[in-house]
Amino acid sequence: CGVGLWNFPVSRIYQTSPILSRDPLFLTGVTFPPEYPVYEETKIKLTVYDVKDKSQDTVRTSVLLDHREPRADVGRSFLGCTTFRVGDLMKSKEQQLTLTLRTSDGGKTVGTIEVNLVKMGEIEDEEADHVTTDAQDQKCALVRECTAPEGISGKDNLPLLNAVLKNPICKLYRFPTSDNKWMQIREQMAETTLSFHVPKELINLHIKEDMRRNQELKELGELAPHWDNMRKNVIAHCDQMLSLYQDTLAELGKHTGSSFKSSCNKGEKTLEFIPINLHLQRMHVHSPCLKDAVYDVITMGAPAAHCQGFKNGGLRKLLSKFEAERRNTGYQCIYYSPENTAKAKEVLSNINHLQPLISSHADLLLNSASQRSPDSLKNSLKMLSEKAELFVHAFKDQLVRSALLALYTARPGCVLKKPVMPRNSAEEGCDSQHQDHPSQIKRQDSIPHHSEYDEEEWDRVWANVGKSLNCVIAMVDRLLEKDNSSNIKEGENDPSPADCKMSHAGGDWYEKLYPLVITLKDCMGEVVTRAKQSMTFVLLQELACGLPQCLMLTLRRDIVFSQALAGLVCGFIIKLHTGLHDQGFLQQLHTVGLLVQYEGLLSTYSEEAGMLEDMAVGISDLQKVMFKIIEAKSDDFLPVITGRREHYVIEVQLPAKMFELLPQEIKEGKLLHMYPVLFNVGINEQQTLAERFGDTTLQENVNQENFELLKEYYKLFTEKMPPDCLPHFQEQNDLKGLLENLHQNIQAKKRKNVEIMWLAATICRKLNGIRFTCCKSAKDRTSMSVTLEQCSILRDEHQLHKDFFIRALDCMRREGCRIENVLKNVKCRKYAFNMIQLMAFPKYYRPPEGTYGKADT
Ligand SMILES: O=P(O)(O)O[C@H]1[C@H](O)[C@@H](O)[C@H](O)[C@H](O)[C@@H]1OP(=O)(O)O
Repeated sequence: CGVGLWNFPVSRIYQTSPILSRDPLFLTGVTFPPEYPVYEETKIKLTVYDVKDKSQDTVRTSVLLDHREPRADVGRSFLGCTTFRVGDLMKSKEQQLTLTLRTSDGGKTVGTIEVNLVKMGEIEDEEADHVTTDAQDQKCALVRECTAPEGISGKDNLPLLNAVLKNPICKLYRFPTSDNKWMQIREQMAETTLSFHVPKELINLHIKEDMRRNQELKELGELAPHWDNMRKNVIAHCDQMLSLYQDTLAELGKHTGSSFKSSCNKGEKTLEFIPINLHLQRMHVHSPCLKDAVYDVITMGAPAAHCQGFKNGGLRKLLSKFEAERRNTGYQCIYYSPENTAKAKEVLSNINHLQPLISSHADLLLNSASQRSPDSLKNSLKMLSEKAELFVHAFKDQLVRSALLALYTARPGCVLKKPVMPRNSAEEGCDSQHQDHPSQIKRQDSIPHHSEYDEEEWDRVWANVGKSLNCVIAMVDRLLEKDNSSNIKEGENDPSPADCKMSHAGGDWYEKLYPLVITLKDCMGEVVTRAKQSMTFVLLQELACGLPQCLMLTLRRDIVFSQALAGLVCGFIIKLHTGLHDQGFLQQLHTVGLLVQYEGLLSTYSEEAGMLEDMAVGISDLQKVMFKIIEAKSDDFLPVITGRREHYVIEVQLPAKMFELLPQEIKEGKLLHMYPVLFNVGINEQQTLAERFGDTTLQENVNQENFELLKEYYKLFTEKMPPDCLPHFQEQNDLKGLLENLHQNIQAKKRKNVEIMWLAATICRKLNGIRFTCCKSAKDRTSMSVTLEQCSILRDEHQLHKDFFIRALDCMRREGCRIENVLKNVKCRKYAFNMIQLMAFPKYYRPPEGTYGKADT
C-alpha cells in the first residue's frame, strides 16, 4: 500500500515505513517549489490510494472503489480523501493537523491522516523537491532529496573535487538517537570523470609503450631464419593489438555525456576499459553531542574483463596456466621466468629514461666549459656522475649477460654486423697526453663469431662507460686545478695582457672536454645498443612462446587494471581531500602509505568465480602504483599518469592553496605507496550452490593471502607511525583484537560469513584507509552492503536509537541514493532480486518489500 497525493504538484511519493499490520502507518512528504503559489487560503486535498507496486505505478485494481474522482484516479485503488487550508495548518498547535479520511462521497470515515508542517530551513537552507516524514511518536526518519545539493566537497566547494565528481545526488535523513535527540544524515552519491579520464590516459601509455617495443623488435638486427620468422609473426600480432588499443582510444575520445558506465554496458566492447558503475558513496553525520563525521565508500563493479568472458576462468587461473604452458614450449623459444621478463622491461625502461638524461647533462657540462664557469662546471659534473652511475648499475645483471649470449646464437651464422663504435675508447686510459690529443685507438671488436664468443666482452664495453666518465672527472679536476693556480698567480703579480691571453688560449676548457664527453656518449651508445637488443630478445621470447594468448592475457590484464586504477585514483583523491587538514593522516601518507580495502560480494560459482579471479589480480596489480602530488599550474586538475605497465606513477594535481598544506616530503615529490587488500564473501544463491556443490577455495585463498598483506601493513604502520599520530591511535589494542578476530573468521570456513566484511571494513576505517565495495555491477548487492554499513556505523558510532536501526536501513534502501543508483543503471527503481535469491541472502542484506523484483538488467 502507499499514499497518493494529488491536486498539487508532487514530484515523488515516498513510503518510508511499511508496517505489516491491520493498522498500518505510512509516511510521505511533499515539497512546494519556491515559485509555487501557496497562500494561507490555499486548499490542499489529500487522496489516499492503495498502491500495489509503486515503482511500476501499478495498483491492485481488484479493490477499486466506486468513486467520482477525476481521470487521474482511474486505475488506482482509491481509499479516501480529505482537504485542509494551509492557514489552518500554519496556525495549528505544533503545526500539525489530524484529519479524517472519508470516502469520495464524503460519507464513510476510512481512517485518519496527520499532516505536519516542516519548514525547509529547519533542516537545511536549500531547495528541495520533497520531504518524507515518519511521524510515529515524533520519531521521524526524515528524508529530503536535494535537486541542487551542496557540492559534495562541502562548503569549501573545492575546485578539484568539482572537476572530478559529477552528477551528485543527495538525500537527507533525520533519525532519533538513543537519548531521544536527532541526528542528521546527508547521504551523497556522485559519479566521477575519472571513470573515463584514467582509462584514456592509461591506454595512451600502453600505445606508446607497445609502439616502442614493436620498434625495438624491428631494430633487433639480423636474425637466423627461425628467429626472424618468429619475430615477423610477433610483430604482426603486436601491430594488430596496437590498432585495437588505438581504436579503443579513438572510440573513447568520441564519448561525451555521462561520466559513468552503467551495468547494462558491461559487455560493450568499446567501453571495456571503463569501470562499471563507479561512484563515491558518502555519509555525513551530524549529531548533537558528537563531532561531525564523514564516511566514504567507493562503489564499483568488480574490475573484470566481461567482453572476454569467463568460460576459462579469470586472470588468476589463466595467468598461472599460461605460465605453466610457456615453460613447456622451450623447444621453440627460450624460457625466461616472469621475473626475468619483468627485469628485461625494467632495464629497457631505465635505458630509455637514463640515456637522454645523461646526454643532456653531458651537454650542460660542455656548456659550462664553454662559459668557463667553475661552479657550474662542478654542478654539471655532479649531475652527470650521478646519472652515469645509475646507468652503469642498471645493467649490472646476469640476465643481460645471458641474453647477449642467447641473442648471439640467434644471429645468422652467429656473425653480427659491426656495431657503431666509439670514436675514442676509454680503454685507452686517462693519461693526459691522450686526452689532449684524442687519437684513433684500438677498439672493442664487434661481438665475435660463435666459437669465439667472448663472455667478458660485455663487461669491458659496460666498464668503458665508467672509465670514460672517470676521464671526464679527471679532466674537470685538472682544469679546475689549473684555473685555481693561475688565479693565485694572477693575484700575486699583476699579469701582463700577454700572460692572460696565453692562459686562456692554453686552457680552452670546452676543447679539452669535448672529445672526452663524446667518448662517454659513444661508450654509452655501445652499451645501450647491446643491452637494448638483448632485452628485446628476452621480450621476443615471452611474446613468441604464447602467441596469441600472451597478448590476449596482456589485454585482459590491462582492461582489469584500468578499471581498478580508475577506482583507486578516485578513492585517493577523495581521501586526500578529506584528510588534507589532518597532520596524522598526511604523515601516514608519506611514511607508510595508504591501505586500500576492497570488499567483494562475488560468488565463487560459475561466471562470478572468473570475475573474482580477474578482480584479485587487478587489485594486486595496484600494489605497483604510486602516487605523487604536484602543484597544479592551470585549472585542469585532472591527474596525469606516467610510467609503463607494472610501474605507474599517478600525479595528482592540487591547487596552490591546498598544496601549501602538505608536508615538505610530499611537496618534494615523495612517491606515496598503496597497500590494496581484498576480502570477498559471496552472499547470494550462487554462493549457496558453491558451498553445497561447488568449491569455495578461491575465496578462502584470496582472503587468507590478503589477510597476510593486511597484517604486513599493520606492522609497517605500527613501526613507522608515532604513537600519538592518529586520532584512533588509542584504539591500537582494538585493532589488534579486530585483526585477530578477522583471522579467526577467515579460518573458520563458516558459510556466508559476512562478519569478515564488517571486520575488514572496520579495520580499514580505523587505519585511515580507502574503502571500496564491489559486486558484479555495484548496483544491487553493493547497495545492500553500503546501506548496511552506513546504518551499522550510525548504530555503533553515533548512537542511532536501536529501535530505528531496521527502519533507517529500510528507509535508506527505499529512498536513499542507492535506489537512485539502480534507477541510473537500469531505468527502474527496483533491486534486481527475486524471492529465491533473497532467501539465500544473509538477513540484513535483504531490501524492504516493494523495492525489489524482476527487472530487466
Ligand atoms: O549489482 P549486482 O548485485 O551485481 O546485480 C545483480 C543482482 O545481484 C542479481 O540478483 C541479478 O540477478 C543480476 O545478475 C544483477 O546483475 P546485473 O549485472 O545483471 O545487474
